[in-house]
Amino acid sequence: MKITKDLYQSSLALLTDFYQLTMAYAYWKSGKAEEEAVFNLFFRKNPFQGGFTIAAGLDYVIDYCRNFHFDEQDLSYLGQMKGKSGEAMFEVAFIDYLREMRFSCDIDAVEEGSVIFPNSPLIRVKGPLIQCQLLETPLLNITNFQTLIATKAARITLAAKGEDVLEFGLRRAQGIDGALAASRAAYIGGCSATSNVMAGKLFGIPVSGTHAHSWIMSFDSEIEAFKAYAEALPDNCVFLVDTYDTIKGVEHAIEVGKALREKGKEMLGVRIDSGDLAYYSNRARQMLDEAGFENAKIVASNDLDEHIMFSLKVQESSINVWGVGTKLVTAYDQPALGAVYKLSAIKKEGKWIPKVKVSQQSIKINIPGFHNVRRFYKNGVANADMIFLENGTNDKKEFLLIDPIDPTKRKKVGKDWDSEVLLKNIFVKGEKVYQRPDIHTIRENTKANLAKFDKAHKRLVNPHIYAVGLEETLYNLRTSLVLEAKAK
Ligand SMILES: Nc1ncnc2c1ncn2[C@@H]1O[C@H](COP(=O)(O)OP(=O)(O)OP(=O)(O)O)[C@@H](O)[C@H]1O
Ligand SMILES: O=P(O)(O)OC[C@H]1O[C@H](OP(=O)(O)OP(=O)(O)O)[C@H](O)[C@@H]1O
Ligand SMILES: O=C(O)c1cccnc1
Repeated sequence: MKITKDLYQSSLALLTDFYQLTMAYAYWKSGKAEEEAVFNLFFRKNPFQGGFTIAAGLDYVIDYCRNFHFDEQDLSYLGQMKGKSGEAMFEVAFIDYLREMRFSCDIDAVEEGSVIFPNSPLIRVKGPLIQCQLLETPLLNITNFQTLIATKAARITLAAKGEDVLEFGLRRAQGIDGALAASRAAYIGGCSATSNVMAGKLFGIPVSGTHAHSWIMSFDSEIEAFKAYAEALPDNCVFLVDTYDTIKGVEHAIEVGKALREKGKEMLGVRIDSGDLAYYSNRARQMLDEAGFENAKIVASNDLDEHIMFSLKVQESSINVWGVGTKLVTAYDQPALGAVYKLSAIKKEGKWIPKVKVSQQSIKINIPGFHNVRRFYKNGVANADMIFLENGTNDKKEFLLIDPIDPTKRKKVGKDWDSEVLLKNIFVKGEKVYQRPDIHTIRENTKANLAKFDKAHKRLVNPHIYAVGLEETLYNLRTSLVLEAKAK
């Protein structure tokens, strides 16, 4: 997050919606600011019509929370805000209160690179109501985007079936923050490298790149351009072969590849950026093999996404490195994840009171109480996720899971099955207790976590829905709270 801080030259406390501050003020005025509350961040639908989602962004969330404070510039900006009548929007005593505010919440969250599903908490925040509220917007901003891009990258890397995917999105990304966060999330999701040099420097992601058509066009001929490039960068020769005629381009690459070899260097491959990528990659493969360049890679780019890649695999193309930009970093077919952040309990006179927001649409009724998720495995394969009350009866022999939207969908899981709890302690009373894995470990974890799921859930189109249910006690609590609220 260093970059964001450097860019805006201040704390990031004002990176929030104004209504969070109006509520914060009103909580403070009405003496509720320090009441303890629990909020959960979750989403309602897997993106891209897919069957899974990959969590990302926690590292930024941790930095945001650790740095959470209002600096003097923030406070003077808030202090000069005026209401309609011309009077100060916020009393001086409130500005002083914000000056002293320090992050003191408990945060539990699923780790980056975890496979997650709709309705389960991704982040749980417990602490003073005013702090929980102020965190809503930044937590959603960070998590929604990085989770979305990590998921898109995971789909794209699944379509590449183990071959390298290079993220080329910087030039088409949504601004500077969008590009940097996207490069980071794309790596978490499974990309092998980025073209974004600043992301490489900031996050330690491998950086890679070929060359553009402009390089070729700056010379009188393609062969001259390849030769000059080989002279300058003999260890980085991936020749872009489609500026004039792709077949001739491959012939020129082979010629320069042979000269390189005489100097003890090896051409890494060719890149094709237009035309029928199946046809040209197969022709290029045949020509490269016949010339003794069996190890030369064929990189393809040009508006690729997981569906085109899937099709190119079906067509038995010879592409073995995939350059993907626009459709990855802009999450082209679904530009937002839509995660939400809802109050699920509040403490009154020392007792936690679970809360639900009743809605006409049952999908919008949140899950009340202080809850967590347990993932059950059967023979090493993820079988179902159980959302349960942490303070409920959790010593049953077998648990009944009930679908939160359709209560006729039910499933039983045994207490003795292998299982793991997904929300991990990140902060306790504002102190970080979580050891962050490095970005390479997170990327490996994504791969290992996805491998624990049946391929039916990973299909790009019409995936089999993975079971996520409310433990019976929690289901009953939610139902009774909804009925109570409707009777009011
Ligand atoms: N064999 C193929 N099967 C499916 N999709 C393909 C195949 N070959 C290329 N594509 C995709 O089809 C689209 C082609 O778009 P477009 O017609 O703009 O490319 P082009 O003909 O190479 O022109 P340009 O030079 O403007 O990029 C790209 O998204 C590309 O990835
Ligand atoms: O297609 P994407 O997935 O976004 O991948 C990145 C694209 O960016 C470059 O093209 P450039 O900016 O020169 O434009 P072009 O697509 O017209 O070649 C590159 O040659 C790829 O085509
Ligand atoms: O290195 C490349 O080939 C590259 C980088 C950015 C965008 N398109 C291609």
